[in-house]
Amino acid sequence: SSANATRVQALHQLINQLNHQYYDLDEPSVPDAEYDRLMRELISIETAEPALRLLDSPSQKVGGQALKSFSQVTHQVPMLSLDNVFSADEWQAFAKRVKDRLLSKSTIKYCAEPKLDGLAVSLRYENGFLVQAATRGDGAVGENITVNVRTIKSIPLKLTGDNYPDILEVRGEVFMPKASFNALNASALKKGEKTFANPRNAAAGSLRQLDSKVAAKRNLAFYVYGIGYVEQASSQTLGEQWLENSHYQRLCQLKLLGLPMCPEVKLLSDASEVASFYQYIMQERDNLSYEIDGTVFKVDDIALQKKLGFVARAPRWATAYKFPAQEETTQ
Ligand SMILES: NC(=O)n1nc(-c2ccco2)nc1N
Repeated sequence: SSANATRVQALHQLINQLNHQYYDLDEPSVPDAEYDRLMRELISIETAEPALRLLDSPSQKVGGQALKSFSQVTHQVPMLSLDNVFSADEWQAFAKRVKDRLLSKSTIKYCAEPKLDGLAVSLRYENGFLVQAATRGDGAVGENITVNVRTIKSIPLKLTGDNYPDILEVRGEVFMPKASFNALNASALKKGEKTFANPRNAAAGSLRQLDSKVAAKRNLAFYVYGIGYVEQASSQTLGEQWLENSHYQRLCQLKLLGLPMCPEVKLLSDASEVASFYQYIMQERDNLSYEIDGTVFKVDDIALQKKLGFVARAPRWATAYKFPAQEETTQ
């Protein structure tokens, strides 16, 4: 009924505002009982009239029916895993290979990011709505964990504004903040339930819950760190930021769409700043609200990434041994 449709809109606004007050400002403005009453009213209208249950309804954040198993998702753009370096020398060797491969004379800008110790996931937004979330899996095929990811408070069910492509896949890390991890283990101990060894296991265990109501209570968080598949109708015009040839600028664009971005991410003007960023993050590590296991440095220029990406995809086990270039025969 139109009365229900109007009421649903009012409840969306009210509950979203209360969520903002509670989760972002940490200053709840109504007692939990009042919040629960509003949520129950919204869920009952949506149950009575499923057409009124919108993809970005706040009711979707509290989880729904438990699943029996997760379906599989094939990543249109494979989810890469990262090679590691463990010393300044190994870093130098990496940076040298990059420079040599790019035959570049100019300095190469790097985007520096803390390496979050959680679970890599891919989020798929269609017309701005979160329609699918999947684990990395083996990089090509992952598990469909959409119902659990939708309960993560910092992940928008609907992107902000309209400056986004028809289809946008983003990659990022789902993690459990240290405080949530300590609280979860403390309460598990009290209830004689199993505790988790570390926040990474706790995040993985929470995302693998077949009952999304359990996942909804795990206070998981998310930071975006990359882009996967993008598709846009040629007619649609996107803001210039989407055409930016900079990984860092694209992350900032994703932040404008409502996707959380790690506040420590920094654009370095050249490789000489890498060591100081690495030292800075190492000394800050214990003060961060989330666990990390290092730092990540990415060539910021997208065009250069594509070039390097090509070489990286070449088999490491084979090489062509070519004859010297022949003089062009003049016909
Ligand atoms: N774990 C983490 O924080 N990651 N992981 C990547 C990544 C993985 C593949 C490409 O980029 N980037 C960041 N910040």
